[in-house]
Amino acid sequence: MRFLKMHGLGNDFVVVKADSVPEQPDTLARVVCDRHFGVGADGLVFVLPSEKADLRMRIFNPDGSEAEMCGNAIRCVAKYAYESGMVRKTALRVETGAGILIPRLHLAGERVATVEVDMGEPVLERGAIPMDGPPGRVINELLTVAGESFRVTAVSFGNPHCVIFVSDVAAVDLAALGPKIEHHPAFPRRTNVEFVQVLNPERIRVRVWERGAGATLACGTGACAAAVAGALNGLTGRQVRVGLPGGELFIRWAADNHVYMTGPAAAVFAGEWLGEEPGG
Ligand SMILES: N[C@H](CCC[C@H](N)C(=O)O)C(=O)O
Repeated sequence: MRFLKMHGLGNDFVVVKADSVPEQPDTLARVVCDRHFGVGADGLVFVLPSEKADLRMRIFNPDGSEAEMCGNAIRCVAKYAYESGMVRKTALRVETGAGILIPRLHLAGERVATVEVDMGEPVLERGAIPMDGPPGRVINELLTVAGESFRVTAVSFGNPHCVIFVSDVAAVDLAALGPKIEHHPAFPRRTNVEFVQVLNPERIRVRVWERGAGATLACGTGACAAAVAGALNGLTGRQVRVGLPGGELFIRWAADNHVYMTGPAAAVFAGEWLGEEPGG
C-alpha cells in the first residue's frame, strides 16, 4: 500500500489513494498510526472515488475510530489531489462525513502553498448537552468533570467539539482533563476538547485534546469550533487568528454563516506500507 506522509501544522497523516477502504480499517489505522510499530500519524486518511464530488475523504483516528471530518487533513488531501494530477482544479468538491466541502488552493507556481476550506455552517451541539435558546444566545453549559465544573460551548463541524475558555492555556493539564471530557457521558459520540485563551478579539491561543488521537499539534475543525465559540460568547470577532502549538490558522465566520479556514499543507515523504504484523 503506497502512501504519502503529510501534515497540516504538524497534525500528521498517512494519506492513501485507493478505490475503496480495505477490510478492518480500524485495525489498520491503529497499526499504521502507531509511532513505534507503524509509520506514526494522527490519522490514516483514504482518498477515494466519489459519485457526487471530485473525491471522497475518509479519516480514521489512531484508536481506529472513524471521524466525520478533519480540517487539517482536507487541506492535505486537496494538495495531494491537485499536485498528483488527480484533480487539476483549484476549487475542489470533497465528499466527507460532514457533507461536500470546498477547499480552494492558493498556488506558488505548481505547488499548493495554502488552502482555504469552506467548512460549512457550524452546528450547536444540542443533543449532547441540553441547550435551549437560539444559536445567537450564549450557549454555555456547566459540565462537571471529576468534581470540577467547566463552562463549555459545544460546537460541531461534523465532528463534535467541546470548547472551554481559560485564562492561560499553558497551565491546563491536557493529559489529565482531556480524556475525562472526551469520554464524558454528555457526549454520546465522545468529543474533541479545545482549551482557548483569548489574547484579543482577533487572536486566540488553543490547545486541543482530540477524540481518538489525544493531544495534537493542531486541529482544524477544533480551531473553527474555538473561533465560533469565541464569537458566540462575545469574546472575539468573527475573524480570528488561531495560534496552535504547531502554527497558526486563520478562521473567518462569514455573513453567509459559513466558516472558512485557511492554512498550510505539506507533503513530507512517500512510502510503501509492507503490512507486516506489529513487532516484526
Ligand atoms: N480526531 C478528530 C478527527 C481529526 C480532526 C482534526 N485533526 C482536524 O484537523 O480537524 C475526531 O475524531 O473528530
